[in-house]
Amino acid sequence: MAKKVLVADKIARGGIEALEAKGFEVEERFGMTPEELKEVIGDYDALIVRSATQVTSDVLAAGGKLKIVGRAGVTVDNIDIDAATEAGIIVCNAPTSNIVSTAEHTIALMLACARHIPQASASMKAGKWERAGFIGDELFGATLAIFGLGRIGGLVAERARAFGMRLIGFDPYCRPERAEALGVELFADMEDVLAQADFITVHMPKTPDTIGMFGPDEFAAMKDGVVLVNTARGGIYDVKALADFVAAGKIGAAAIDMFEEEPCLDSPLHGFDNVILTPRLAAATRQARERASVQICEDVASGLEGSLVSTALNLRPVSPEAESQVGPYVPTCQMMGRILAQLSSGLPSNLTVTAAGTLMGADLSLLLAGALAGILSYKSDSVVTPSNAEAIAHRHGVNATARSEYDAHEYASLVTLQADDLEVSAMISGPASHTRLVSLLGYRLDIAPAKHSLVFEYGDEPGRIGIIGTVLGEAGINISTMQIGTNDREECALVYLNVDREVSDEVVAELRERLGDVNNLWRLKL
Ligand SMILES: NC(=O)c1ccc[n+]([C@@H]2O[C@H](COP(=O)([O-])OP(=O)(O)OC[C@H]3O[C@@H](n4cnc5c(N)ncnc54)[C@H](O)[C@@H]3O)[C@@H](O)[C@H]2O)c1
Ligand SMILES: O=C(O)[C@H](O)COP(=O)(O)O
Repeated sequence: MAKKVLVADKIARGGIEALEAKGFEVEERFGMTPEELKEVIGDYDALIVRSATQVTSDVLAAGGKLKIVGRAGVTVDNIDIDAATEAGIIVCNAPTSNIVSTAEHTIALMLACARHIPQASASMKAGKWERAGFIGDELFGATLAIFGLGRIGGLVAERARAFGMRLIGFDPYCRPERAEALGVELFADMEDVLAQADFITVHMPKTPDTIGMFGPDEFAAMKDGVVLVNTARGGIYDVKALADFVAAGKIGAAAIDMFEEEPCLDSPLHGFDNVILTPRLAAATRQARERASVQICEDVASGLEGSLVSTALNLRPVSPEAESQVGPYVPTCQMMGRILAQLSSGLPSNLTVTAAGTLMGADLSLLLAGALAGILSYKSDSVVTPSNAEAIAHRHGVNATARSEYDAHEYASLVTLQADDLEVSAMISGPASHTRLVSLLGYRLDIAPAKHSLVFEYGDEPGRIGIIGTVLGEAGINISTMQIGTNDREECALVYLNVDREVSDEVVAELRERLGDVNNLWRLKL
């Protein structure tokens, strides 16, 4: 059955079409309250939201098969990330989707403030022709202070430099080399920055340090007539104090795009002509919406397919190098984990992941998490994903380790999972990164596992394959691929059969009876 994705806030079509092309069933239902969402979320494998839908702990607890929540944008205040982590649900966002739009909106607000554009437009529309009252200031030569020199702060710096502004900045976590490359003179003391700036813009996250970071003392320390812009988060400027300093004429103009409570229909700033308010529009461009939709839908698809989610917020961060080196093997490890789980009766006491060849020296923690997620998804009643697999394994007393070695035999790279005395190895081949099992329980193989398989281990005698073919044929089951595994002992054989559908208990019983002394017969579902 196709996996189901619920889109609870409107996103651009691009991502939705990509999800549908991959075979996911996408439903769009907007404007739900947390109670309404709680009622329906149990039907879905993934949820995509923007900032309007509240993804509360209750909603997450009701998401019985929910694997991933995607935020088609940057801020995730509306998602209870701790509750998601506890429930093994991945939360991801699209952190770069709207940074250019936000930087451009910041510059637009600075220019609108400096040249009184909204006020002049309103005056003309009121039937007036006033020019003297709207004399503005150039950005050229003015000093811009940027608080927060991350992604958006950096883009604002690049754009402001093109206007010929002098750039100063405050960001305790910014490396001096980055500030230098951006052409920003970095100061360690906020006071020094406040005293010099003609324009101030903030691009910081909302943290205990940044909430209320600009209050009466900071406004008093600024130059007379300063222009303030906030496209970052509500609450960084103390709005009440800001209104007082605007009223007193100390602050020349302000432009605010994000508010502590949204929608913001009234505030102490609403009455001022020289304050521009935009209703969270910094990211609202067609390009950013399209990017956010495509990026988040790609990540949601990866999460549902068991691959790495590079923008996951509740997984440990993965470097691009680690992602490109081991990323393709994460679903492989999950799949091998699922195979071992179905070959054994209980949870292993020890699990070792060994990565060889080109994987030598790589960060293997992702492979370990993938392998554990595969095993535990069959053996634990918790929802298991690579994000919570290690914690759940620890709780179940599984001792899991990963190691790498040079020798990958005849392969470029190879991963082996050993769960107590059961072992499986796989490699990845071809541009589509197909997994091929190359050994199972000590038998050499070369087969791409399918969704449904049967694995037999029996004394190697002629005629047995014929019996299997006959029984399956009589049951109307098609064999799509078959491999006979060999080992050096020769007295036993392992047969791995991919079949086109689930094999019933009756057919398995019939196979056992007709084959006689079968050592093992496993039915696998991947
Ligand atoms: N208006 C919108 O629609 C919109 C859209 C996207 C992002 N945003 C917001 O913009 C802000 C910046 O986003 P980003 O992608 O550039 O984030 P980022 O993480 O790339 O950069 C944030 C920067 O702030 C710095 N910082 C952290 N604490 C600080 C402090 N106390 N003082 C000074 N600097 C501090 C960090 O070192 C970092 O360099 C975020 O708050 C984000 O939520 C708003
Ligand atoms: O946080 C963001 O990404 C922007 O503010 C956009 O929010 P929105 O998706 O609710 O418009």
